[in-house]
Amino acid sequence: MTPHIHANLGDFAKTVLMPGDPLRAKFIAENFLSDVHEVSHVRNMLAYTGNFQGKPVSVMGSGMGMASIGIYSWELFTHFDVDAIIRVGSCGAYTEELKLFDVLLAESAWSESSFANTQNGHKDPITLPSAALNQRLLTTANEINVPLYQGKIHSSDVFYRQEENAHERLYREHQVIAVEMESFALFHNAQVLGKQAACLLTVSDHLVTQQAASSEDRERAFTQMMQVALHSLR
Ligand SMILES: O=P(O)(O)O[C@H]1O[C@H](CO)[C@@H](O)[C@H]1O
Ligand SMILES: O=c1cc[nH]c(=O)[nH]1
Repeated sequence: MTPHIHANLGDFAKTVLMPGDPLRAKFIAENFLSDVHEVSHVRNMLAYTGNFQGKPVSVMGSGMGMASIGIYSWELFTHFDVDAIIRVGSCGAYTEELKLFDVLLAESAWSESSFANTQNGHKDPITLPSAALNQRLLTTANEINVPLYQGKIHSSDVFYRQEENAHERLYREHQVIAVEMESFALFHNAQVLGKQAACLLTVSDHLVTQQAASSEDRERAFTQMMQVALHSLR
């Protein structure tokens, strides 16, 4: 048991899927897993463990932002014997190369965040996912015919910026193709603890075209991303 997760050792599977939204965690548990049960609900950050095609897997919300996923991923890795966390999130596209509902796999996460520097003095503004886990996700996506876009993503501490069209500058200066708010910290924690992390994202907003997914579309489109994460367990 930790301050933020009330569960016992053994309650979590070795791999945890982590959407930001705890209700998306509930949706995944109810729609994709069998023999599923809730393992923690502290602060309503719902967590479940079940099976996907006979393979044990857990799913838990991370909350929004690096401070939040920093806490949950650290506790899962250090107290619950979790080996791998696959973030399954939404993102905003910075380039017209990406279309609404495209699924992408983060090759790296660039950030202005002080998270890694504060955590252990890591000064590089880029953190990396596990190469082996990324390869497994790519192979799986290929097997189940889900096109995966790959690139460097922007992990931002700020959703509402004062600067107008900041995405144009960020894309030009840092070659970041989409924005989300957690992966930089997740990758950092995994690296520090010798664990595995990866991030799959679905484009829910387009900062260039101003398109945004409806709630029904989000549910349908997110299914592809979940299938890649879940089938990669095999
Ligand atoms: O859909 P999730 O996984 O929450 O991810 C994205 O959505 C939230 C912002 O709306 C941030 O958490 C961002 O990273
Ligand atoms: O962080 C995020 C996530 C989705 N859409 C955005 O515009 N930003």
